[in-house]
Amino acid sequence: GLGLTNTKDGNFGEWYSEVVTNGEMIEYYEISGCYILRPWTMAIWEIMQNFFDPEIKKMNIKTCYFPLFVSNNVLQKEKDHIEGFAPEVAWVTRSGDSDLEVPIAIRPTSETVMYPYYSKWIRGHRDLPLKLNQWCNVVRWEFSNPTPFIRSREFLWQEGHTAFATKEEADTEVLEILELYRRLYEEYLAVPVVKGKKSELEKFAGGLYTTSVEAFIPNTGRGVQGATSHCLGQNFAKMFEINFEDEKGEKTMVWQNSWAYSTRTIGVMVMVHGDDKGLVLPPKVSAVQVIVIHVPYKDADVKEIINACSATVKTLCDLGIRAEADLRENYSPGWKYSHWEMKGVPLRIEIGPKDLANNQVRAVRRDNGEKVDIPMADLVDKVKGMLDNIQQSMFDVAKQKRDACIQVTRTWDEFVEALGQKKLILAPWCDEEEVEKEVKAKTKGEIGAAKTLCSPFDQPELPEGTLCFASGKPAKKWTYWGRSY
Ligand SMILES: O=C1CCCN[C@@H]1CCCn1cnc2ccccc2c1=O
Repeated sequence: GLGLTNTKDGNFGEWYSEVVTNGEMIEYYEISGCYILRPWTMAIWEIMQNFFDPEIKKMNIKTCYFPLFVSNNVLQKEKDHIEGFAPEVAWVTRSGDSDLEVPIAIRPTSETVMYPYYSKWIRGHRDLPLKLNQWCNVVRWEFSNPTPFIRSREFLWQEGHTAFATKEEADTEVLEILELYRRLYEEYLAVPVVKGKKSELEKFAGGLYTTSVEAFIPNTGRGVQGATSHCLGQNFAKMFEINFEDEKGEKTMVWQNSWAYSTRTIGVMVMVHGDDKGLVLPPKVSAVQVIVIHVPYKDADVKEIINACSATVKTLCDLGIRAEADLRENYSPGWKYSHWEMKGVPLRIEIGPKDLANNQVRAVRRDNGEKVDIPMADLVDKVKGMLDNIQQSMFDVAKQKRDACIQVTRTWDEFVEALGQKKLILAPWCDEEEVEKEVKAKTKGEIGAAKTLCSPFDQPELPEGTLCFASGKPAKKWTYWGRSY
């Protein structure tokens, strides 16, 4: 039948898999960890891209495209950080029935692909800043349980790679990009995120520091890294000899950033907003914002009703609202209601003989099921208002739910208890890596260990004498902890 066989609270993993499939976002593919992204997904991806790309273009970041393939020696160049990732690198070893002389890697990320050419292109300070971004796929042959959008062996992302003459310029851009990521989540996906800095242990090992937007899934009590913006310092400049002659003729290494968001964003949105009837899409990112359905009645003039539906769609489309009509004869209104609810369309408009007679339509909100009768004359204003209200309300509800999961803990016992209650933990920490490793070791279990998610830029008051929840040493910063994806 049309309905889901799993509930969100009953079996989250199965529920999620059903929702992305029945919502026609994903089709499972014959190769494990790979998924088919159907139009319902790509429409969301494109809407996000149509926000993000113009924003980075305003920052004079240009689009490029580098090859998918990475030579072995250049990949090994950044040995210190690559070793941790080596098992995830996919290799091409043959073409046709003959082996390749030297295996070629498929890009898991493009630092090593791009930076030899950054070295070639950057000579003088007039070549700076060099700011490029590419929209592409990357491959990471992970073995931990694959999850559509959240953890897949191939995914789509944008990766920005920028080089500056000074650290100040790099530091500034890191935060400008992070703000765009916050806007993507909070203004488009209606998902609340925390901006913060990763710990030394959790940061990108090849960089200087990592900032991120962190989301949280109340149902599983897991944090999820939403997007990252790294300052690489001069580490890669040193490795790849990317330097320039400054005004004084001194040879200086560039300061670099790299930053990305991926199709993981879409999975986070599904997990946060979905319910037991399927997807619930924020209007801003839904391919169809309003679906108009005719309700035929035994001897009523169905043609007149259908005409009213088509006219309603046209009126809404003419004002920039993404509206469609489902006038299929061979499906009942009830079937259509379930179908479009499963796909998460934010607003349904029903038009039957009674509505026609009263010169009104019946609007039904997907997020909270509220039904409203709207006079035809007020249609556009009311619908625009409802869509804006749905967008804001979805964010507010998600934020309220996320905030309800936040638990401040000051002792180890409180921490362990909160972890068991699937909380997003905010705790004072001494900022010592050994302590972080110990927390990981002590909380290790079937469902994963607790880790630091980020230290929020927006730090609560840390009174003198506050002690670290884990070590009892003087606390240095408030940090979010939790299990994660
Ligand atoms: O996050 C970003 C933002 C975009 C550009 N890359 C950085 C850092 C990527 C870190 N990373 C992540 N998985 C990997 C997997 C295999 C090899 C290398 C890597 C690797 O370097």
